[in-house]
Amino acid sequence: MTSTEEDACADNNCVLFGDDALAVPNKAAWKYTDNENNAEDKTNVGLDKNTAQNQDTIVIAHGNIGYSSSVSPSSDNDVIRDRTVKGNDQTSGKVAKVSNAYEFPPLTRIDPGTVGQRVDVELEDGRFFTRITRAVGPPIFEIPKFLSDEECDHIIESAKNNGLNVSNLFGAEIQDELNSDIPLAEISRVSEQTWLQRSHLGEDFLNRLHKRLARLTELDIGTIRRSEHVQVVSYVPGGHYHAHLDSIDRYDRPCCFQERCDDKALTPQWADCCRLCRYITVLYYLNDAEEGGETAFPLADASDATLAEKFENLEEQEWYNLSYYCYNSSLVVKPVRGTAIMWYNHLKDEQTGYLGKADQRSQHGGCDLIKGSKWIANNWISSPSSEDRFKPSHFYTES
Ligand SMILES: O=C(O)CCC(=O)C(=O)O
Ligand SMILES: [Fe+2]
Repeated sequence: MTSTEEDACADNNCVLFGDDALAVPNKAAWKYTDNENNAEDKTNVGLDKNTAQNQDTIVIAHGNIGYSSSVSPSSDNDVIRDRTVKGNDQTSGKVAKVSNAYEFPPLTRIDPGTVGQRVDVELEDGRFFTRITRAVGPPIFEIPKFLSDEECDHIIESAKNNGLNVSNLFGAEIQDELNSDIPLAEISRVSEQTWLQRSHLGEDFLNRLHKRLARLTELDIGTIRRSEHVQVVSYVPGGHYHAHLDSIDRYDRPCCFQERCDDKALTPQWADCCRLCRYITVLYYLNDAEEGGETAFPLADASDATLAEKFENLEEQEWYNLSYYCYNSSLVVKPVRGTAIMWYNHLKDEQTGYLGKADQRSQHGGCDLIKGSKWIANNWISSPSSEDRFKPSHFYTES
């Protein structure tokens, strides 16, 4: 082995394999799990140099030198996602998964300029859309005609076909509250919702939407694809969603949206133990609400002093109760079919370039619908913190 190869291994980009140094990009990100989902301490996992080109046979080197085993996929279905391969570990005989996760690139953030600023952006080749700044802290943009009438109808129809359920809030039994004599205005969320995956919306539809979103957010297409599925929400008169954050800092949770929690006992309320890490919300209005149903941002562009005041004696102020205080909000957006609004739920961590703290000024919600119906869809763009940037996304599973 040459000293160059030794140097290459020293910077963590290769695996010593006998006398050979195998080039392994992002070696730290390789992970080996057996069929019982135990992560094993086989840190030297890499591509077989003979098959490195097509990346479908994985070599597991047990220690720096010595023996190896390989995991080869038995069918195309065993190449799962994010360069994960499932197959038989020829040494242990176990079914194993070996993955070198996708690496999320650092975040971009669009400069909002000043309130009212209009910028024409080419979101499809030759097709320009207007991006209007509605707030700067956090940046909140409105994009009229982001979806065509046909696209809005397609999303509504897909949601109806899939069936909607009473929207829940983690930790709150909304259905019990709806069955009780608590006034509707005191219930934080009154709506129905469903999740639409690739199979519901269709491959072509989603690919086109993802490309438009990548251009709108100026994030790479991989980040968009690895984000959450589309959530459709429907309100009838009296329906609303009091002000909330779409994503919160929960540093007791060990990871961002990307991995599932294996220990359900520790997380009785949640299917996942990761926090949500929704960097951006893109909300689409799928129809015109006849009356009411605005989206309100009570703290948009609030000064530091106002922000501090708003959280003093919260129970007395109740600004978050949009059934009562919708029109006290600093920004109120009227639902217009096809319009998208987009905002940042988190700051960007300037040191790492990845997800920073949740931004309280992104508090928002849906005001009471007075007349007609209101259909919206949420497209949450998930992004990891710097430590989580190599982890595969558990939303990127469906082919
Ligand atoms: O209905 C709206 O306008 C807001 C909905 C919302 O904030 C949500 O679904 O998270
Ligand atoms: Fe929300």
